[in-house]
Amino acid sequence: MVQADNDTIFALSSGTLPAGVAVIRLSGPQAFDAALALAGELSADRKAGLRTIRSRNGLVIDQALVLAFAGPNSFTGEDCVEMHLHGSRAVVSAVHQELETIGLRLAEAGEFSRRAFENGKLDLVEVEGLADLIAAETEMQRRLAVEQGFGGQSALYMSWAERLTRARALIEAELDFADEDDVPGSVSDRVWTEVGDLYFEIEGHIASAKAGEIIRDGYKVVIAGPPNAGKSSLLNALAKRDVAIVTEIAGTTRDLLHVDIDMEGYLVRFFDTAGLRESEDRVEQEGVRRARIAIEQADLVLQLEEIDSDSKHTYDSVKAEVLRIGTKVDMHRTSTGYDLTISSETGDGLEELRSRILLKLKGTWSGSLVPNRQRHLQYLKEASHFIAEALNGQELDLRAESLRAAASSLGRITGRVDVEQLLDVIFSQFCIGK
Ligand SMILES: Nc1nc2c(ncn2[C@@H]2O[C@H](COP(=O)(O)OP(=O)(O)OP(=O)(O)O)[C@@H](O)[C@H]2O)c(=O)[nH]1
Ligand SMILES: [K+]
Ligand SMILES: [Mg+2]
Repeated sequence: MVQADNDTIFALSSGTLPAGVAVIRLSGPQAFDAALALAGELSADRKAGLRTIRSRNGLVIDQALVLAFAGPNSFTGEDCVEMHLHGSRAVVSAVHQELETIGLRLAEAGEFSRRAFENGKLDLVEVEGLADLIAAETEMQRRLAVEQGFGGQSALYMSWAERLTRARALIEAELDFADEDDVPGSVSDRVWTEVGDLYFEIEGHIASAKAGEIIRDGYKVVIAGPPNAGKSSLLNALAKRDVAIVTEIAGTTRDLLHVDIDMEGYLVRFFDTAGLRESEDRVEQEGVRRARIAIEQADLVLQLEEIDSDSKHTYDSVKAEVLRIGTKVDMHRTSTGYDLTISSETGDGLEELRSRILLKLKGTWSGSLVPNRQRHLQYLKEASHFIAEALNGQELDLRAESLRAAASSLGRITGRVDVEQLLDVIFSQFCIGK
């Protein structure tokens, strides 16, 4: 950061203007002085007071609720002030101008959270969780963000790092005091059993990463099939608006289109694709190429086909689950060979399709803690790798070193755990060597 960290910063912390209320937040050593200059006086710590906000020349800018939070008991850990003003552009811009004149500066993106992290108020996992909470659009995204943002996930990683460090301390004690009677050999066996248990816990956690991805980034449902199967019509029917162009001309869709739909709190992202066929048309070829990539990356493929059509299509290399759907059931008599038949024209079968998708979704996340970022996953895999190395190792000191590396990989997820510090705590509880 180019800016000095002890600057006092301010920012509009509430949403788009105009609005009923606009909240301007101040943080840093000059926060109270600046608020005093504008509001005349401050109420007691954390108590709201109605104040007239004035410019340097005494002109009234607005009336506001003003709250002061003395550090370290504030969001950033520094002295903070919130001014709840009327949410007009002119009011906010006048207050910004006053604050700049006093010597405060506009905060950079994420700077309040960064200060909270640097002052030990939030760890990295909590900062990310908070960002997800603010961005959450579906109920499940909100719940996942709460798990992550309010310390639950951090506590889990912290407890794992602690268990590893404790195991390492015991191993090292065995190394240091090999000749003494204080550390019996069976301690070592017990330690490795415990490390083995932890290994399976972490592996299980890693395996649940897909659930986190589905909640956070959405469940990817790709509508695929030959031209004119009715793919775009289905997308429009699900979205309840005309997102995609529909014509009777085969090869209408070329670009990959998507629509996000909130289904009972789950984000579902439906993709419409170009009809799969061999084509001389370069644009269509590109569309088909993109369709194939989308199919490969799908969580669920809806394989559409007009009932009784002779273009029976099979897809190679589909890793996702596939629902075979016969379309335009309004034009055909009932048929066999499909998981489901639908009509986007009459709406027949669409409710059934929705509930089939929901059924798959509801099993994905049990509400437990899951790694939901690539960053978490990377360090978790690293930790798991080092633990396996420790479990399979020969030399005791090398195995202890692998445990240290594993704990420090876990520590990097929260950015907080200092493994050596943990070791001090643990050793101080030992009576070996006294
Ligand atoms: N009767 C009837 N016609 C339908 C239905 N669904 C789609 N159609 C018609 O079928 C034709 C093709 O529909 P689209 O939705 O464009 O098909 P598509 O699979 O997206 O076609 P491409 O984008 O060309 O691959 C259009 O004329 C639609 O009106 C349906 O359920 N019933
Ligand atoms: K079409
Ligand atoms: Mg189409």
